Amino acid sequence: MSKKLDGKVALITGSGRGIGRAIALKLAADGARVVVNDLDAAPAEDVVAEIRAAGGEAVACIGSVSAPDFAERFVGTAVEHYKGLDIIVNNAGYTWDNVIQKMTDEQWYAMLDVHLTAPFRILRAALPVIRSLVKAEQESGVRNVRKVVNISSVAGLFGNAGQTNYSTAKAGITGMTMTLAKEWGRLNTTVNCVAYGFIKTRLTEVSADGNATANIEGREIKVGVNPDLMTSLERTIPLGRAGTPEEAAGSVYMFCIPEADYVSGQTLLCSGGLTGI
Ligand SMILES: NC(=O)c1ccc[n+]([C@@H]2O[C@H](COP(=O)([O-])OP(=O)(O)OC[C@H]3O[C@@H](n4cnc5c(N)ncnc54)[C@H](O)[C@@H]3O)[C@@H](O)[C@H]2O)c1
Ligand SMILES: CC(C)C1=CC=C(C(=O)O)[C@@H](O)[C@H]1O
Repeated sequence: MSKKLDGKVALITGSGRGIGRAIALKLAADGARVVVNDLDAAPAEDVVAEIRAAGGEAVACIGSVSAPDFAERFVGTAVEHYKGLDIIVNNAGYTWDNVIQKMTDEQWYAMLDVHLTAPFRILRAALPVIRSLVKAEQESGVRNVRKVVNISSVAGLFGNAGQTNYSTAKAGITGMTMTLAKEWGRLNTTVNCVAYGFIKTRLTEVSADGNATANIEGREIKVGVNPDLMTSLERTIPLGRAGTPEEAAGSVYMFCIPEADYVSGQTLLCSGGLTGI
């Protein structure tokens, strides 16, 4: 039986864990060939192995999306391995919080780099490839709608105390989404965004004392939310709980399937009904 994403080539940043991993598995299960990226090699290779074990196709492209040469390498991996590029999901990211008076320039730029500059560079690097693929498709009468899905947050839509850097970057990606939807319509490419509320991943998972850290790009960054805060946050969500990575992946999938071919420039809130924080 044919699948909705059969043969599509999907590039997903930060897909070694959490939401990105769930997106990679979901798109691959529906026939997409996936370029799995992560900073950390081991989880990325595990996702590739999981996709292959299920009969799908995937290849890893390890490294930080913030590295200046990353975008060309990422797009090049798709072209080299699969000779195509149909879906790009700009998902990689993390939070590095502080109130503005304590926030360093390093913290500020780290968030802009990973959530805003990296998607910009990836999409800029993808453009010539997409243009030549579209030209060939038009010449042979093939209709193909490409998809870009960027990832934002309730923090980008409504603000969140302690996240000036992150919320600014996540608000910025919604602007990039609307502008590229206008620039890339002529390339038969839709550009949309999913803004998440609270999804249970390493970023938000309950940490017993609220002091868990992860090594991200060589820095020990605080991750997780303390249990009391998580309980009170969950009470504010109309559905009464945080979402799962699989539920989060569903919203990205919705933009990728043919039923959404005429939807572009939109930001979809995937938050269990939460409409502010
Ligand atoms: N979890 C939530 O509640 C939530 C809410 C709103 C938005 N988001 C966004 O969703 C996206 C995914 O987050 P998650 O919750 O799955 O987090 P996660 O920590 O579980 O997974 C993120 C993955 O991205 C990778 N990554 C981080 N920086 C990277 C870099 N510079 N280059 C390549 N890979 C990098 C990490 O190694 C990790 O594997 C992020 O953009 C995040 O801001 C998450
Ligand atoms: C409020 C806190 C738990 C929070 C808000 C927004 C997030 C996001 O990723 O968009 C979370 O990581 C978290 O910091």
